[in-house]
Amino acid sequence: MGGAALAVRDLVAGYGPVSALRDVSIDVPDGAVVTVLGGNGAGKSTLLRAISRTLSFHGGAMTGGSVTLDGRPLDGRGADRVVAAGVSQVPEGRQVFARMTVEDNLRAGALGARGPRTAKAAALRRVHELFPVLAERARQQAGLLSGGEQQMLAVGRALMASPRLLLLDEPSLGLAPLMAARIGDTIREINGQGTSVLLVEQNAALALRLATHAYVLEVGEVTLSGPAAELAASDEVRRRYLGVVDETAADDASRATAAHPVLSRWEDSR
Ligand SMILES: Nc1ncnc2c1ncn2[C@@H]1O[C@H](COP(=O)(O)OP(=O)(O)OP(=O)(O)O)[C@@H](O)[C@H]1O
Repeated sequence: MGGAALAVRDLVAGYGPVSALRDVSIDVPDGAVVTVLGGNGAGKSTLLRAISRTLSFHGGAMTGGSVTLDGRPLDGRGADRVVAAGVSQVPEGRQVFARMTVEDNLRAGALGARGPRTAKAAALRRVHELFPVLAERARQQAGLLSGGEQQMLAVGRALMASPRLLLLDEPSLGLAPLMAARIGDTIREINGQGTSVLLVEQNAALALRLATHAYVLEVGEVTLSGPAAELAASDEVRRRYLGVVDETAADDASRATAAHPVLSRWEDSR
């Protein structure tokens, strides 16, 4: 199973009067892992919803620009046809079907997929190889799984459609560091098997380790982009997204607190 190349050009999207994305252009080359970083409300989920054609489920719409997969337009199709074209999304907050069994959740993921029954059986084998726990817990209700296991199930469910492009919305959200790292390893493995990946993350440290190319989205616009290693070394990204303190700024701040006792009292009270 090969990957696919995604091109987003001058995308404009929003929710009624709320503008969420302005002229956003992003490329995911065939076989690559590309990440989009950004804080709360930057527009990351909106971008993925515009690609997967699920914006209307959230009361939103794409009002400009284009989205193509291997040069063919995805905009104008229904969400089910985007899945059939080879694009699967793992939504934010996992959203597994809590009352259904693990097995049935996985089956649901294969519903929109093209291809023969044997392809679905092969997809299930692949998911069980990646996440053995999903085979062990096949008959259990999905809502009883731990947060990390539910994230595995959400990724596994998306893989059941044998996507050529996987869209991941903050897969590390709410997970302990060790579990987040495991999910990261799996993303690398999935990509190693040929699937292109667009990863939206607030956890910049994890995302920049996995991706070759990265974009920073701020209030609906791309403000920085480049090779992931370059962004990881950029002062702005380090300060804003990697929690690395700028030493000069830290010095200035400590001098300011020493000179203004009110500031240090305020700091202490926080
Ligand atoms: N269903 C919705 N209806 C109205 N406005 C929305 C809706 N979903 C998102 N928005 C708004 O669109 C903008 C972008 O939100 P989006 O969820 O895409 O950001 P995000 O980067 O994914 O943030 P987060 O990490 O918090 O999910 C924000 O101003 C948000 O309030």
